[in-house]
Amino acid sequence: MRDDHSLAGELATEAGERLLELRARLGFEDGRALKDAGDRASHEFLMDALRRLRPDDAVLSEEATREERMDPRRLSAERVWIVDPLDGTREFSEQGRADWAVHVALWERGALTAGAVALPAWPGSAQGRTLTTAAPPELPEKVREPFRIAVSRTRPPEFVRELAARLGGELVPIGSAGAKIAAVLTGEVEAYVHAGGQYEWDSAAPVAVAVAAGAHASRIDGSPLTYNQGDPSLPDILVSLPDLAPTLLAGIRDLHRQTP
Ligand SMILES: Nc1ncnc2c1ncn2[C@@H]1O[C@H](COP(=O)(O)O)[C@@H](OP(=O)(O)O)[C@H]1O
Ligand SMILES: [Mg+2]
Repeated sequence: MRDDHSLAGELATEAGERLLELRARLGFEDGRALKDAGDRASHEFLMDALRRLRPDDAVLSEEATREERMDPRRLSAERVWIVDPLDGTREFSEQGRADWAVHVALWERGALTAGAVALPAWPGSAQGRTLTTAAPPELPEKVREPFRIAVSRTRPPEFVRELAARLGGELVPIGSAGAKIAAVLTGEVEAYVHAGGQYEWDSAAPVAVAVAAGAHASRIDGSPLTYNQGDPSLPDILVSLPDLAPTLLAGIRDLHRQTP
């Protein structure tokens, strides 16, 4: 039987390949139809595969129905796959954009233990790139100056602009939580800060890989990110190179002290 790290990587990669094919087949004329088809096809592929390959495990997927997501069996399960079949759905529907991802994570008895983020349209490669806990990426050794903070393209939190201005950082808008955390792990930016709303599936897989790589990942007040909760809302997050985390956490604390 495949180990969980490899399985996460293989499933995310294959879901991503299928999404690339779908994008090529449907084209970009009807963005809504492309987004809906992508969400649905990727969800069904991942659910079928997990049902077949890990029949005893529970699954929490963004694209499941509300009843499925609220199924209390998930809360007493020892193993729960937390998946976002298509993160950065908006960017997936925009021609030429590579900032969208497939997230597959495994939560076991209180902690994330495996995960993979597929970036199927990764620039310069025909088959994309998948970051996994099986072989976590090597983090840049030094924090670049000025440091860069990835933010949502469409919903950048107001305080992050102020945080960057105070600390002398730059903002880099990128779509998809998975693509932003991947950008931290591969050295395109040094941090990702978000607040104002998000769910467990948006961050579980990229956080699993980030932690395996040695990056910092927490809520913006420094408290731990906790997964497989009854309410899957996980509205804010900070992921950064480890050496930058104390500066960012102190900066956020100072800002919030002044503007509670
Ligand atoms: N304020 C908010 N409320 C709910 N979800 C949010 C949010 N801001 C971002 N997200 C979710 O986080 C993911 C990354 O967002 P962004 O690209 O803006 O950074 C997206 O996931 P999906 O694309 O899977 O819906 C998006 O829906
Ligand atoms: Mg998402």
